[in-house]
Amino acid sequence: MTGEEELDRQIQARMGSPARVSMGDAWSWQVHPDMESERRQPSFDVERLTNILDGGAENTALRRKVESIIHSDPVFSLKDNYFMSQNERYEAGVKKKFHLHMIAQRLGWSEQSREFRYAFRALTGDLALGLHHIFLKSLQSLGSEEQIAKWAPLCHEFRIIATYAQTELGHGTYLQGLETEATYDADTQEFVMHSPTLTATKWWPGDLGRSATHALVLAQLICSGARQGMHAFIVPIRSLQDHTLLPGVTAGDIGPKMDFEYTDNGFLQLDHVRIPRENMLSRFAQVLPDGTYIKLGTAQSNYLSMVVVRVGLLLDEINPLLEKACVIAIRYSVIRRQSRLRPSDPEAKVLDYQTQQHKLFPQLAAAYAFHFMGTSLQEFFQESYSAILDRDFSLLPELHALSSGLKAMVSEFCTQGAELCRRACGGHGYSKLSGLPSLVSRVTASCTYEGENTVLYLQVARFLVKSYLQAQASPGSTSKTSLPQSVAYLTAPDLARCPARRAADFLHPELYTRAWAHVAVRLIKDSAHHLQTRLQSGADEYEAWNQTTVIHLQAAKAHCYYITVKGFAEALQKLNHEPAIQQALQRLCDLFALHGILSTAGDFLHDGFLSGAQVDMVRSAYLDLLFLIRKDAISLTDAFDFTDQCLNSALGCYDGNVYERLFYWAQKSPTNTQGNPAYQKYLRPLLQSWRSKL
Ligand SMILES: CCCCCCCCCCCCC/C=C/C(=O)SCCNC(=O)CCNC(=O)[C@H](O)C(C)(C)COP(=O)(O)OP(=O)(O)OC[C@H]1O[C@@H](n2cnc3c(N)ncnc32)[C@H](O)[C@@H]1OP(=O)(O)O
Ligand SMILES: Cc1cc2nc3c(=O)[nH]c(=O)nc-3n(C[C@H](O)[C@H](O)[C@H](O)COP(=O)(O)OP(=O)(O)OC[C@H]3O[C@@H](n4cnc5c(N)ncnc54)[C@H](O)[C@@H]3O)c2cc1C
Repeated sequence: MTGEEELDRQIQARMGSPARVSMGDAWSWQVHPDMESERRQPSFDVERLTNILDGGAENTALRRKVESIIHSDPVFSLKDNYFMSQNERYEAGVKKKFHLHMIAQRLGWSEQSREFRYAFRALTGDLALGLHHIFLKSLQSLGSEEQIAKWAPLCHEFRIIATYAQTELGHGTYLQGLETEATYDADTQEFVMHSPTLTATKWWPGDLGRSATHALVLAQLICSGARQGMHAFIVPIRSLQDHTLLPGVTAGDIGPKMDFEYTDNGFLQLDHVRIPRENMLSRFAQVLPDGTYIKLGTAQSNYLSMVVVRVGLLLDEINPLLEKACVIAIRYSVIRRQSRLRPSDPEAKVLDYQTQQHKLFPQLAAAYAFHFMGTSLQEFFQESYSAILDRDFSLLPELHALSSGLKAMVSEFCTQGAELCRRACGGHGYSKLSGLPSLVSRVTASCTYEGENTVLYLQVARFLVKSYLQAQASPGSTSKTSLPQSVAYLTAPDLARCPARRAADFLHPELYTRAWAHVAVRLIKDSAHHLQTRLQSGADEYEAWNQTTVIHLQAAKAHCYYITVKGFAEALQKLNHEPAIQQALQRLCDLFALHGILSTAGDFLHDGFLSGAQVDMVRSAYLDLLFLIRKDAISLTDAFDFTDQCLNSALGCYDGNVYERLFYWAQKSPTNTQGNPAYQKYLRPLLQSWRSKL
């Protein structure tokens, strides 16, 4: 059998049966009986749910084909990751990216193809040059057609390596405060790129420290003496011949970080570096040869690439980290036995403890909620993006608010959720070999990059206050009827009291969606009124805003929760041709909504919308759901269909052979195989220094 035939056989084997025993260890061909019993009578077809999550059976097949290609190639092995230094991880990340590019070229996968997304997923994002991808997205949103035609092929073919250099030492959030200057020189038709101060140093851009040859530098445009705000410029920084820094460029790595070791996040200083006029991305603004500035978009048009990237990262980067944490922790929890439920029973699987379910199932529910919400955000993005590129900005404020709010919410919940999953695995969750610490440290970054979360929530709040004031416009006015769809509920009839009479009433999506709408509207109203009160008491608009931001934050979070509950419930309504799957997911949707109510019960009790007795009903419905979800827990995690290689976890493999794998992986640790120089140098002298006295 040729290598290719063998590969085909493996692919067929994986596609034909859902068996995912794939680590190649001797024991992995036998599924642990405690895991097997979990899968014996699934209440729904797991494969069908996987197809739904993938957006169709063809996508599942394609994804598995890509995974087989990746996992059958030793270069892509993640096995040694937990034992590598920062330098080694960087080199391995670049090696994998290089190798992936070779395969992609051979098989015709472009950087933006589904195949590439699936390869990224299979490699758990453990690749250098991720910012090259973000550069491409920025080029496509901010560049003119000619600029895209020139630069995109250079990127695709890796004739250049590019990064997105926006954040500076002194400013990340406040883009109007960026200090890097791009001054137009009409005599030479060039921009002079300059970092005038230490704080103007670009700081953080990925792939900048040691890899990139080009940077998309976001700088203040100065044209005929006038400052025109932040614009994007393509600046060559390293020689394409020998990779040395070009004249006027100072760059390097910013040093050790909490994670992202395979990425060389870097710094960049520019000392009067000249670039041609054509290197300013000019979809939304142009500088004519004589220095005339022509604005084609709005003041925030050059912020568009952040919207694009925020939307993309939700499903490709952030939510999968929580999904994986859930898979690992829930699988481990059916193998781990600790204590007894009754003295006469055998030791119980820890997942049978209600408190363990209470830790893990809300995280699983959130991961599903964000999957469906992320998918519907993608759809809205597809609808609006081409119009925005054609300079129709009518849907941009809503897209900006939705993408900011969901980026903030998803990253916040995924970070908390992954950490809860880690702790739910007890001591073994603290071992890197569990895979959980890396998931936690990696997802934590998402609360900061692409917009710090508080700042993003405040952008949502700004949109909500505006929409609320618009909703207050006199009845029948046109502005009232044209509220963006995601805030149309601000004008919908509201209930003063929740009509629920028993716990089961809280299992109606209509009821809990209205409850969330009620709380969100109340908090939005409250924040707008506080703002008004501050203004009336003499504060100027900026002071008044700052004095109400804690309330705005609360309102923005409630709005995002409402949007997610509503989006999840609507997505499930469309699954009525799959009643068993619909039922299993409906329980997760109910749990997500009710867990949120219980976590912020004060907001629901505040104006008497819920009574204390009704909160008790919510709790009782919630506890019943934990019990019902328990029997589907493994199937629901299997449906994400992560391969064992991609989970790279001693605790989370499909076969459940946790202890064998943990023991075996620890043996392979270099600390156990490379001798102990500290013994010769210190321990022996220490031990022997006492000998004479014994
Ligand atoms: C499949 C493969 C995948 C591979 C992927 C690779 C994976 C790699 C892993 C992750 C790598 C991480 C990479 C990270 C990169 C970065 O972090 S890049 C840097 C990102 N930086 C930010 O996000 C900065 C955040 N700051 C801002 O967004 C803005 O400055 C601000 C907070 C919005 C404030 O700006 P300001 O100019 O002060 O605006 P305001 O006065 O507040 O608002 C004015 C109006 O502008 C509207 N607005 C603001 N932003 C936008 C926008 N983006 N789009 C549209 N409109 C916007 C705002 O709503 C206001 O409108 P009005 O109310 O109508 O006035
Ligand atoms: C792993 C990682 C990768 C990154 N990659 C890149 C990259 O490739 N390219 C790039 O350009 N950048 C990158 N960044 C930088 C990142 O985008 C910024 O760090 C981020 O936008 C936050 O900005 P900041 O660091 O200035 O935080 P700050 O804005 O200084 O935040 C500090 C605190 O101030 C608060 N704050 C700030 N402004 C306000 C306000 N107006 N109202 C209320 N509170 C406020 C924040 O809430 C926060 O609590 C990366 C960062 C990380 C961690």
